Amino acid sequence: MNDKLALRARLRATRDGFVPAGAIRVPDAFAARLTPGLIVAAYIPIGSEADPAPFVTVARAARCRIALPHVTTRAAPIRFLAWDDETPLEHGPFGLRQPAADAPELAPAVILTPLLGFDAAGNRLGQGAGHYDRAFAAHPHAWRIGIAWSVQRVDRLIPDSWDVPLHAIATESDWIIA
Ligand SMILES: Nc1nc2c(c(=O)[nH]1)N(C=O)[C@@H](CNc1ccc(C(=O)N[C@@H](CCC(=O)O)C(=O)O)cc1)CN2
Ligand SMILES: Nc1ncnc2c1ncn2[C@@H]1O[C@H](COP(=O)(O)OP(=O)(O)OP(=O)(O)O)[C@@H](O)[C@H]1O
Repeated sequence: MNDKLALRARLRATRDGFVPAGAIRVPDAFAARLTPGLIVAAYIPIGSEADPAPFVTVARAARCRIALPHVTTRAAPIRFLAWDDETPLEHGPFGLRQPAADAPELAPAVILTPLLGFDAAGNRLGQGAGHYDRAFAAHPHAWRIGIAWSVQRVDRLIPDSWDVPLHAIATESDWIIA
């Protein structure tokens, strides 16, 4: 546990200090999967997180529906709520911007996932609240894509029993299939 805390601190510092050469690249493999009405969960970045906005642009152009995570507390599971791009977002905990609590709840087919660290096998280190671990368990058939800067890659993360690996990770330089 202490190891995870130290690794989170180190990866946050690395991410804060990174000056990306460009935005996260959207691979052809992503666009190829999109169909009208498909539900794609994105997120609004906080701090130095990589921004999935290029994926959202491609998904909206393919007439997908976009959802965003809605958080109430650290302990409560997140829900994915519709984001139509016209209704203003509200301020939530942890400096997050999110849809109003009464926006329609959607079951995502694709989950664009924020993270602190990842490895080539798709293991992921998150904020430590288990929000995405629980979301992956609740939506086991979703396509789990990590969105990250290349410097967030580590050699190997030791997964916990509840960890569900990512299928792929997109960075500013690579598309890594786990
Ligand atoms: N942009 C974004 N949205 C997200 C997440 C995320 O990691 N990033 N989440 C992922 O689960 C969920 C929110 N859960 C969170 C749980 C804990 C903390 C947290 O402890 N934040 C630190 C500071 C983080 C930073 O600066 O990078 C803090 O408040 O001290 C943040 C979000 C859903 N939405
Ligand atoms: N499917 C689940 N159901 C209930 N609790 C879970 C589940 N998955 C993980 N948790 C709990 O979430 C907590 C945090 O897990 P962990 O440290 O792996 O978070 P993380 O993967 O780094 O962060 P996150 O998923 O929030 O981005 C753990 O205490 C774990 O017991």
